[in-house]
Amino acid sequence: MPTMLGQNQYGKAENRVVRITREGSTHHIKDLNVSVALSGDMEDVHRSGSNANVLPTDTTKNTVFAFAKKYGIESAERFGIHLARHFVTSQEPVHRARVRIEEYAWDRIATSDAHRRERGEHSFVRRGQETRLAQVTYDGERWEVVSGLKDLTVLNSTDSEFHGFLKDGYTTLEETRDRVLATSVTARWRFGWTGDGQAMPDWETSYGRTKRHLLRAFAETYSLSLQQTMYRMGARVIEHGEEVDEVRLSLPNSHHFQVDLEPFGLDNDSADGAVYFAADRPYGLIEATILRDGCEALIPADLTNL
Ligand SMILES: O=c1[nH]c(=O)c2[nH]c(=O)[nH]c2[nH]1
Repeated sequence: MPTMLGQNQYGKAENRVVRITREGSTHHIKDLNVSVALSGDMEDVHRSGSNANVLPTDTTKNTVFAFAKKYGIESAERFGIHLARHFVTSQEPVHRARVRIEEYAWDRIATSDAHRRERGEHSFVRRGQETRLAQVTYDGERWEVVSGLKDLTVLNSTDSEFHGFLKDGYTTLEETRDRVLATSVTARWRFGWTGDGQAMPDWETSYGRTKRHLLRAFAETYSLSLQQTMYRMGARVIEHGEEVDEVRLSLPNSHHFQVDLEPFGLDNDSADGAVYFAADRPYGLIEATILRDGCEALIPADLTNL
């Protein structure tokens, strides 16, 4: 049966590119998800398998990261224009390039004046609301209230190290004195209030305060591991909220890999901003319960069961 090739396109989809620029100790972040689709003289690769007209999707990925370094990301549109023009004008068989971009906005986490003065501004929370959670249980005598949140995405562009860890024959991770630390906070906290004539907490005030302390502890802890940062987050909630007895935290370590752009003659360590590949999986998953002294752990370890 005679057949015809209809519309076709190809390229690397969902390149998660993060560019961090540094003005002294004030950092700025651009966070994009870039998908490239090329089309043109592609009869042969579909019909005979000849790749003579095929610029590899891997190359389109490298180009996205290299251009982020080379031209910066002033706006998603301008970045897309640079890329699309490059593919169409540099490769004769490529006649059309479509570049789709999602941009994620980040706001600064408010830190103390002293922290800002001494450490600068390098902590961000992704724009868009987290989801607030509440679970209330009553058995006719006692109340148990557990509040929480999920999808609170945060990032520190410096003041994070990871070294001195165990090494065995399978360890390849390099020690680092300066890395990006990013996570999406899932948290539950249990109130000491059980009824019994105790004054009921002001749930609204408590939620706002707890979220603020989670953010502040993330931003203001000079981190030697995500475990240490996590413990400070839980401890700070308990220290500043007398109504909370227990905090359970589940924190994915959202790895940001600094891209090696040496093969393209670009120094990705230079002062004018570094480009990272934000991997979505696999991720480290760091979890713990932090308790007020003498209190019992009642929040289940597996938060999917809550
Ligand atoms: O903060 C971290 N904690 C770890 O346990 C760990 N493991 C790893 O590979 N990277 C990191 N980072």
